Amino acid sequence: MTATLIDGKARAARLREAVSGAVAALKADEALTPGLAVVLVGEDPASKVYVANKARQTEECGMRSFEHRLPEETSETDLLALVERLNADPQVDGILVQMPLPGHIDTDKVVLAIDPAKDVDGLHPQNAGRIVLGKPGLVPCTPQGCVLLAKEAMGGDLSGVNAVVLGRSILVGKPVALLLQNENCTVTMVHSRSRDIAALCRSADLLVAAVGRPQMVRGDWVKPGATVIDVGINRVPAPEKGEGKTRLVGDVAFDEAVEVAGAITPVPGGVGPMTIACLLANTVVAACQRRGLAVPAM
Ligand SMILES: Nc1nc(=O)c2c([nH]1)NC[C@@H]1CN(c3ccc(C(=O)N[C@@H](CCC(=O)O)C(=O)O)cc3)C=[N+]21
Repeated sequence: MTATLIDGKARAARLREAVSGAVAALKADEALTPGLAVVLVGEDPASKVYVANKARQTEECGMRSFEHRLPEETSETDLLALVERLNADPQVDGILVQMPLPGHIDTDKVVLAIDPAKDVDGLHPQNAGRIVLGKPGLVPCTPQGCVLLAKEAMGGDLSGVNAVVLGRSILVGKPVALLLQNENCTVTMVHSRSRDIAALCRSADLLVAAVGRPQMVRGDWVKPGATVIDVGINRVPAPEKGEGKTRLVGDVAFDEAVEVAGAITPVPGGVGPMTIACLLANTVVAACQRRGLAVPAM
C-alpha cells in the first residue's frame, strides 16, 4: 500500500485563485488594492529566495508588494522605525519581517512593534491570544496551511480526529495544536521530554511533524492509514547528486512513511507552498478587517 500524496502545490494554487478573486472584487466594489510589505534584513540566500517568491505571488494575485531590503548591520532602532512607518502607511495592509533576524536585533521587540491588525504572520501576542480564545484574527501561515491540508486529506471535517503534534515551537507546534483543538480534534503534544515518542506518534490518525529534525519520523511511527503532515524543510547533503549538492527533506522519512500512511505531504511541494498562499489570504483578511469590511470566503 502506498499513501495518497497530498498536493500542497495544487491546494496552494487553488487558494491563490480564491485570493485573486477576492482581490478583484475588493478593487471593483471598494476601490481597494491590498498591499503586503515584506522586510528582509541581511543577505541569507534562502531568505532572499522566499522573499522574492512572496513578492511575485503577491503581485500575481493583484495586490501591491512593497519590498524592503536592509543591510545586515541595520540597527534595531532603524528597523523599528521602518515598522512604525509601515504601521502608519495606509497602503500597507500586511507586514512580514522575515525571520531569523540578525543576532543584534531583539526579535520579540520587532514583533511587538508590528500593528496587530497588520500582523499577517500571526506572531503578535495579541493574535496568538486570539487563537487561544478561539476568536477570529490573523492566524499564523504555516499552521493554517497544515490545517487546510489535513482537511483536504480527511474529507473536510476534523471533528473527533486523534491528532498528534510532534514539536512545540512557538512558530508551528503550539499554534497547530490550538488550531486543531479549535477544529474539534483530540490533540496530544509530543516533544523531546515525552515518554515513548514513537508509540505516541503511532496512536495518531493525524500526525503533524514539526520538529526540524531531518527524517526523524520513521515508517513504524506511523499508524497504518494515518494522515501525515510534514512541516519540516531541511536541507541535507546529497552526494548522489554530485559534490557539494543538497536536497530538501522533511521531518518524516518519506520513503518509509509513504508505505504505511493513508495520505502524506511531500517535501518540497507540501506545507511550504501553503505557507505563502496563507500569507496572501491573510493580507486580504487584514485589509478587510482594518476597514470593517466583511472578510470574503477564500
Ligand atoms: N516572518 C517569517 N514568516 C515566515 O513565514 C517565514 C519566515 N519569517 N522565515 C523563513 C520561514 C520559511 N518559510 C517558508 C515558506 C515557504 C517555503 C516553500 O515554499 N518551500 C518550497 C520549496 C522551496 C525550495 O525549494 O527551497 C516547498 O516546500 O515546496 C519554505 C519556507 C517561511 N518562513
